[in-house]
Amino acid sequence: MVKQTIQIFARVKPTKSKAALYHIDEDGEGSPRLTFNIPRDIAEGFINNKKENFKFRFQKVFDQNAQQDEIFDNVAKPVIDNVLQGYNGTIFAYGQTGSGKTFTITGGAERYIDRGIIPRMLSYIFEYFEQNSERSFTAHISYLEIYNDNGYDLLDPKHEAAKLEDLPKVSLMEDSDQNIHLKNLSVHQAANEEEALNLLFLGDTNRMIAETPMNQASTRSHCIFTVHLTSREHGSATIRRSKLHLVDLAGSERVSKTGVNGLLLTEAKYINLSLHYLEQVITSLADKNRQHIPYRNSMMTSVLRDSLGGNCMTTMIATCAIDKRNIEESISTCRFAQRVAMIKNDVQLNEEMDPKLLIQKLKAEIQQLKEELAMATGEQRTDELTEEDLQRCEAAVKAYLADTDPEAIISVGGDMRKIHTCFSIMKKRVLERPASSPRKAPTPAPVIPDQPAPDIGPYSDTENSRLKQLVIQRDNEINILVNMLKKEKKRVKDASRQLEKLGQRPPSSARGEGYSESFSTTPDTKQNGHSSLSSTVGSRANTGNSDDWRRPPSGAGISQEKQRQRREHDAVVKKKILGDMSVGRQEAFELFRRDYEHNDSIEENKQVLKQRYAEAKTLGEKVNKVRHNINHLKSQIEHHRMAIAMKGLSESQTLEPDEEEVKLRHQMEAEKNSYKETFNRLRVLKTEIEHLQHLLEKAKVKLMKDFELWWAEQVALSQQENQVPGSGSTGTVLNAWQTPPTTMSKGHSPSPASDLSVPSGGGKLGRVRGSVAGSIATQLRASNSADGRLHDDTPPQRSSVSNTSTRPTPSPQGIRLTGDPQADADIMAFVKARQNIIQQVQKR
Ligand SMILES: Nc1ncnc2c1ncn2[C@@H]1O[C@H](COP(=O)(O)OP(=O)(O)OP(=O)(O)O)[C@@H](O)[C@H]1O
Repeated sequence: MVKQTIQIFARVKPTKSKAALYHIDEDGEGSPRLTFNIPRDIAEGFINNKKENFKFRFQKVFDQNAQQDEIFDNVAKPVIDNVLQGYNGTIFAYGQTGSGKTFTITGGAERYIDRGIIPRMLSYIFEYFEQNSERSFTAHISYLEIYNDNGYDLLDPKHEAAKLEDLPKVSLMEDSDQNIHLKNLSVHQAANEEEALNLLFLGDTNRMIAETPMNQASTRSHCIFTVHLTSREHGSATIRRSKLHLVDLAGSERVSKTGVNGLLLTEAKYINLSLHYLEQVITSLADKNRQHIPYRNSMMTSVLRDSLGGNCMTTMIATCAIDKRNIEESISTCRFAQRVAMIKNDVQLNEEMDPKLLIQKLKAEIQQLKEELAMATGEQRTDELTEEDLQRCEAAVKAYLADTDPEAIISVGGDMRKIHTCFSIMKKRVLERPASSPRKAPTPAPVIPDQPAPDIGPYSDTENSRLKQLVIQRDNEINILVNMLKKEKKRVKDASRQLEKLGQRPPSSARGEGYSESFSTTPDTKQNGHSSLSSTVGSRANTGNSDDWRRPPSGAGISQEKQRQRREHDAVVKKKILGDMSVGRQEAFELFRRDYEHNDSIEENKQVLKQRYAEAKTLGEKVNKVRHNINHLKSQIEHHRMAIAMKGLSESQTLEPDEEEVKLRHQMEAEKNSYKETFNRLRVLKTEIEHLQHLLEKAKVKLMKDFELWWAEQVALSQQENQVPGSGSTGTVLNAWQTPPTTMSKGHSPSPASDLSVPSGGGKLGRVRGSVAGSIATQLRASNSADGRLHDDTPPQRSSVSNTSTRPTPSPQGIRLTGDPQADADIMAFVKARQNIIQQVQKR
């Protein structure tokens, strides 16, 4: 058992703020240190008017420009390496909302390069499995979300979760040894990286779909992605089992600061409570005199029990946002990290015997002990041997007789029954042997002068006739071979003549050997898997369908069946989120989508995906070409060798490879290297394509969710308007969207309902809604006033407006959207233009 303290790292989230409120340096002992420099004004306002510098020591501090691969190499790899050896590991991210926990653990939602620890870890472990074939590995995956102290299974295969409560609920169970078990949490085997990534994507999608305005999952819940590994050396009965938890905790900000109320407050309390319990556990663990560690207070601490003070190598990443308003929370995060760093875990290798093999081994041991006991006490067993025992004796005798070693022994233990059985088997064999007939004197062989007479022993008649038969057989074989060679020689001659006619150089006469050896490692032994990859990539790229990002191409290496499943899944997700959209709502959706704040990154990803498809197509073609070249060279070498063999028959040449063959072999070696290299690049590209597709799918789900939230807000607003006596619908609309944005600046939160987001950093929901909503709302409301059809969820608006000064020109009643996108766009543009004129008039 090894004692190891929890490792702590800090990561500073990039900020646009120029104020240098922190710096990174080393303390007197050379340990990396993060220092917050608080100007007095903030210090007085928030923290402690006496102190201006807060210093925290970490294993390493990652500054704003740290890339995801750097985090992976420094933070995650050491833990994963240990997990692969059979130790448990946990990596958890702690920090306030928006400080980059999800970005670090799972990855950014926009770029492939931003993928986080989980997808990188999956690539890493499956590559490790491939490279360490002396052990066999299996990986199982589970993905748990804890929200309001309830657990939910994110890998629900039914894909039908519309809200968190639809997901299977996971509960805690404790066995008599006080081990925690998670009831109802599904665990899925992943045979390769692709399957594992699909599980991650499924969990992420479920996580996103299950978000509701009241539950922005990643902000208000804890997520634990776990890989369960088992490994065994081939032929060994010892199994190693280890677990790796990757934990994305809920935002750590304090309730008082979040300014939430109602249901949100309840949630915030739960979150704070569970983080508070986490803190309690950590404080208790750090206190040497504490007997009781309050793990059971919350589900999260119960699940992470081993990771905190137990049998686990644990690492924490403290994520810090360092702009002015977040500095206080970042200091609390670092304080928390310092306490965590005091915890010592007892780490041990999780090795055990395979239960089945263990039972077998114990049975054999019992048997042996019984026999030894019988020998020692002189009490011989008299019961019959079992069929299995008899077979074992039979096999032992057979092996003994077959062993040419004169020292060989037969070992059946001390059981006299078995010893007797072995003797009787041997006796039976001796008696069964045909009595050998007296050997006749051999016919003397003709003596060749100057040669010693061959030492021919006496042979029986039967043996003589057998040998004669053999000679005849061999004669026949030789004749056949000579005929074949003649035919081949003729073919080569014909071919040479033809080549000469065509002006090409006939294959030179030389010979070589060992080509079959060199082919044993040619890539086309793996041809099946490879060609399917390259050809699928090619065909996918040919379809070139990636323009329509709403139906992202399913891509390289993905079977049609999988594509179909994906489409079905998409349809279910869309239906769950948007239901059966009315025409008006669909139009609103289209508008919302057009001006969506994340459109740039979506477009960018579409472009990157397109490029990757093109690259994959080129690489796929190259792989096919190189494979073709290899096959061609292979047959060239074969023919060449055949020709040499023909010549060799008549001219008795040496077996050394000639210049021509050496040249061909070199060429083939180069092609094989090129094949391997191209194929590896294609494989990496395939992972990237899959990831990009997932990002696009995620963006799609997010767009739909954002639209749904925005739509709900619009409905709520309209209802409010209609409840205000004397308020004209259009007039109220204009009040609500007093300054309808003309440009779509990100981060503008147009509606009061967006206060649902946590102020510090905005939370997921805060980030979700941009001013796009405002802009579209304006357009839609304008068009609503023009066309009541858009109000499918909203109660009809009043036509009479009390405040005539704010009332626009009466809506052009009777204008209907046509269904023709161009005509509809014109109508909308007209309505919008009119709205603008009204606003200008109002301003004057
Ligand atoms: N190191 C970083 N580099 C670039 N972008 C980042 C980084 N860290 C965070 N972000 C971005 O900041 C935003 C918030 O990050 P993220 O969602 O990871 O925060 P979080 O701590 O998980 O918040 P929550 O508690 O709400 O889940 C995201 O848009 C993310 O892409």
